[in-house]
Amino acid sequence: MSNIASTSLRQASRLCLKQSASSTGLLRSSATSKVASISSQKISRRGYVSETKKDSAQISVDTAIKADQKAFFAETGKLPEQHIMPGTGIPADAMMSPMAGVLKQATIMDEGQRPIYLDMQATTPLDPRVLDAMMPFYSGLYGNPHSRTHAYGWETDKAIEEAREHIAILIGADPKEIIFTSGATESNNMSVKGVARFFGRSGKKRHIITTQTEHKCVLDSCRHLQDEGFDVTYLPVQHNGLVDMAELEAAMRPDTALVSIMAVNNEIGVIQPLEEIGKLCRSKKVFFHTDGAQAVGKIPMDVNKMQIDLMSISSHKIYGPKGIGACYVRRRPRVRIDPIISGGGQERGLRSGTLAPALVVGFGEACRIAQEEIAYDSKRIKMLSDRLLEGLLSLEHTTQNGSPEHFYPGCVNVSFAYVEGESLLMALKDIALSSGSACTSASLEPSYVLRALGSSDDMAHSSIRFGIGRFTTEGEIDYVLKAVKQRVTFLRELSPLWELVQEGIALDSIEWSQH
Ligand SMILES: Cc1ncc(COP(=O)(O)O)c(C=O)c1O
Ligand code: FES
Repeated sequence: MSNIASTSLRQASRLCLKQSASSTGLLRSSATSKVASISSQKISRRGYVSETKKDSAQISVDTAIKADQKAFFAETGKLPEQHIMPGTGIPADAMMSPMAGVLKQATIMDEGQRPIYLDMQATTPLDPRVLDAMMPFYSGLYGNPHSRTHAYGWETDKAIEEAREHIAILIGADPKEIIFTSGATESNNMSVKGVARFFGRSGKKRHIITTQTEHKCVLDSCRHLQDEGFDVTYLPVQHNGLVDMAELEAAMRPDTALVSIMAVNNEIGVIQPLEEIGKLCRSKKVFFHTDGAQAVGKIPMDVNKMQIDLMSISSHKIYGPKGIGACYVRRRPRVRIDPIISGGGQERGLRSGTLAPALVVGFGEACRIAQEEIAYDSKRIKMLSDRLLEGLLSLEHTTQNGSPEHFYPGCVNVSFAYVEGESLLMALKDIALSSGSACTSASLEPSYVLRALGSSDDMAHSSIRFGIGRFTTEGEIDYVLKAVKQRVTFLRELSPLWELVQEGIALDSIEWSQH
């Protein structure tokens, strides 16, 4: 794709998304593609021609038509082989052709009134450019990428290898070190269990170090390893959420096989000192795995500079499709892992199973865009984050959770003292938010991450996570600030504790009687 095309498309898609976020806080995504247009009569209640249509149609074609076919196409206006698309009666090359007209429609998927979306750590909306890149693989380009005997296989295989390259570039790796998985959960399982089982077999390396604030899938993988007889150290973190390097070093033992510490925390956004951890691990000849689900594409990540041996990546956290991710597995010095899924030996024998080309291509495109726009996105998100934080912290008895210096600005976690987080979430129904992991679980336990930071149960219960992303607008932040201020004030006025605080009574001086 040319720079000009990509720049105008970027501007157009931003514009398009911004326009679709209505004054009521409605966020809808728009997408352009030939197949979306074909099916638009069926799926859209309200047709809409987007400003991105021309550029993105062109880009779909660029992605779909392989380089070796391009010359033939340029000369003849046809793809080398003529195929009728099953069920459509349309020749495959006509579907791929910019002249065919079927690409030149765009649809806004009208899903009705929706809250403002500020839950970017849970997932992100699909970038319309990503959907555009994926669509040909849901229609004409349906070959099994592992088929070696015909063009159907070759063309999807080629697209997969291009995607692998985009992912590798984003993290400074070699494409051969990228193993596709179903997402970061699988990559975390694969890394933690895989290294432990491979190196634990000899009986010499049966210890793993992780932290108490990891994602549940890392913690649970460690629990399973404990059942298999491995020893696990769950390191505490400091009050600001960061690992204490001296404690990490002290926890290392001659039988330590792996250190698994996440890059950016999904609840509080703190960024761990990855370079320091990598250096320490390398000096002790211990493998370093990091869960990069919330980091890759959002902060600069370089596996060589940071001496990372394994890294989990998720596509849907960076405006790519759900159900796809990758595991970076270092080749030099080589990291060995026991595969969790065995079978046909795909992905260097580390993860068997037929790859989903559409998902892989979408993930690759999401990484390519992230790489291209990381500086721009970071600047915008930081600006919105500063505005949000300043407004929220101007409310009395409000504090930010986690290190205010070392955190990803797109993840703002704030405690509103004397307000129950659950009640605040209910009062903010017009904004899609989360309190981290706590209120999403059936247990209603306060967040284990905030507890690990030493927060009291009360503070953990009164915390809300605000997730800002590529398509968040200033108008949305202003709306959120106004709504939060209004409703926190309202809820506090209902609270007897707040009344005592207003009267100047120190709550910790009160002796509460039990009834
Ligand atoms: C830090 C972290 N690790 C892992 C995951 C799981 O990722 P996936 O949904 O790709 O399995 C998430 C997402 O919830 C996450 O935030
Ligand atoms: S804030 Fe989640 S249970 Fe109270």
